[in-house]
Amino acid sequence: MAPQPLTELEIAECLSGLPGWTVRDDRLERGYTLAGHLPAVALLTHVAAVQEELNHHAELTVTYNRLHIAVNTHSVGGRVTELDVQLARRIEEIAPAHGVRS
Ligand SMILES: C[C@H](O)[C@H](O)[C@H]1CNC2=NC(N)=NC(=O)C2=N1
Repeated sequence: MAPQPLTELEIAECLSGLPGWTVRDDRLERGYTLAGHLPAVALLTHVAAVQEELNHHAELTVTYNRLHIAVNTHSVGGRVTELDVQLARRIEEIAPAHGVRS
């Protein structure tokens, strides 16, 4: 079944379990600071692998030691859905092993 856009209330509930993540302009977002550029790229590569597994893809931007992630669901016209939340939760699981600083 096609994912449905989450309501404001559903988004607020999801965000309460995802510290550091926000929703801005219909995008679920978070930035991570790492120990340097290569650790930031390593986290990006790990996120990319998770995205392939889930078949759901965020915009990933590396700026020196920062990785910024922004995601929504293209197939529903760029709204936040459960698929975005699922991806964010998976990223939260893998990020600590990369030594994220914030
Ligand atoms: C054909 C393929 O399944 C789709 O294009 C997938 C790929 N990754 C995706 N990623 C995101 N963020 N939204 C989508 O709707 C989406 N759709």
